[in-house]
Amino acid sequence: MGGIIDVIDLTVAYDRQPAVHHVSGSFARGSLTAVVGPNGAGKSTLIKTIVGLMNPSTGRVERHGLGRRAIAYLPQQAEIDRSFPINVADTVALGLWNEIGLWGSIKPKGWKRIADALAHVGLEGFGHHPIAALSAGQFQRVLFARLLLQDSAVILLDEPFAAIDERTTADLLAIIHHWHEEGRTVIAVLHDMEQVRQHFPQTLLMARELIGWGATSQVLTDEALRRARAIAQGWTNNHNHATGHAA
Ligand SMILES: Nc1ncnc2c1ncn2[C@@H]1O[C@H](COP(=O)(O)OP(=O)(O)OP(=O)(O)O)[C@@H](O)[C@H]1O
Repeated sequence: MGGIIDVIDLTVAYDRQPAVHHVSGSFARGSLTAVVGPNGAGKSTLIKTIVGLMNPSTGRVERHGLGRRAIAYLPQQAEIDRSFPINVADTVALGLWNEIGLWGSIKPKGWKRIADALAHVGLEGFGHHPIAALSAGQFQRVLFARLLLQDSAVILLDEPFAAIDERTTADLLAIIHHWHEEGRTVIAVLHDMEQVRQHFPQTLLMARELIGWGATSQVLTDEALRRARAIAQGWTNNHNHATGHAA
């Protein structure tokens, strides 16, 4: 199909219930794409399958030889355990893991890059703070600093602005635009349609099945959003019918 990542008739299921259903399409190299759809539409499942954290039931994801290092992934904050006693600098340092390996040590140059990345996200001097003491917005900045060090060709973000304040969102959107200008491929799961219209040229709209994938202005029509909601509701009703739960 000719993208940097191609999704080919992809179905991914939990306990035989498909969360992603026969989705096909391509992420063009250097594209900036929002993945949108109602709750339970399969967005996170699609992202995890692209990263390689979940396996397709049928179909496949073609990564064209991109190695682990080439794909960076930011999970939803809710999936990250912040009780671990680690400080900000060491968290960002994990972004160098691909370069230095498990047992390698970070050279002064590496620590300088970590400090620079923290300054870039507006957290200069925060290196020694424990991550448990940060606000949600500050922690998201730390995770973006880590992505900066990872230096990956493809960056996947799962709801990067959920429960994040406006100021932080604006700063992190600027970093996403910068990645786009550098020619990286960025894919983000988002819920705010205005934000998508303003900042994301491409949109993938799904309700387990694909509703639309292309230029945001063409995909995000009222009609398509209504269709996505109706189809998602249909899946829920079917599931409840099959399991005997009330809708
Ligand atoms: N670990 C799991 N085990 C069983 N079912 C799951 C699991 N994770 C997700 N699902 C189901 O798969 C479907 C798709 O979930 P997914 O998280 O991919 O959707 P989403 O579009 O990211 O939703 P949201 O916008 O609410 O985050 C949902 O019906 C969900 O309940």
